[in-house]
Amino acid sequence: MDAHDMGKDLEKVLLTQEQIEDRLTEMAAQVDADYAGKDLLLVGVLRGAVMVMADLSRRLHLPVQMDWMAVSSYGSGTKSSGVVRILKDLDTDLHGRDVLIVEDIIDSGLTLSWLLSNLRSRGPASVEIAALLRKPEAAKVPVDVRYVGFDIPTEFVVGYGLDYAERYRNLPFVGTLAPHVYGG
Ligand SMILES: O=P(O)(O)OC[C@H]1O[C@H](OP(=O)(O)OP(=O)(O)O)[C@H](O)[C@@H]1O
Ligand code: HPA
Ligand SMILES: [Mg+2]
Repeated sequence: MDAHDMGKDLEKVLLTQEQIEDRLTEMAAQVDADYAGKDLLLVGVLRGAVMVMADLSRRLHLPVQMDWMAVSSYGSGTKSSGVVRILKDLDTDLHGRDVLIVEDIIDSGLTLSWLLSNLRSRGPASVEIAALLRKPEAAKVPVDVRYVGFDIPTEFVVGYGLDYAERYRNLPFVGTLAPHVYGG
């Protein structure tokens, strides 16, 4: 693969940069309203949520704190293994805190359902989820999400933080890959 020309690897653009940014502005306004007067902690899930965290948090007017967790359930492939591992834990004590988990995508739901119960066991005042993307038809477990950017079809997507084998995270939009990239 020519790492300098990601365009050749794409099949189609699902969400443009402008669509994503407009939706994040709406989501940020909701978060601002819902957490007014509260001391909100944003928890970003590395590595996929980096772009969403950066662009959502910059649209908030609330003075939030940010912390990061690294979990992995996908490895380098396109299917969830279902086994969630903590690669890096939070540095923040969640006791009594209002926590908003920031994620790029809810696919099978396995990562977030596991993370929700993990964080809820740490004594927070509240834990909610903001996810840019959700694949409703791919859900293996139900996940109660407070803020969703877009519901998308059950297709593997890349860009805006989402990777295939650690590539394409830096695309400024969300798209699908051409079959030749998967070896098709
Ligand atoms: O709903 P699920 O089926 O569990 O899938 C969603 C999770 O999978 C991806 O992360 P991944 O484990 O690939 O790590 P990454 O964020 O570093 O890419 C994505 O960023 C979500 O965290
Ligand atoms: O569609 C996806 N793309 C990239 N990473 C993912 N992790 C879960 N689903 C996806
Ligand atoms: Mg991934």
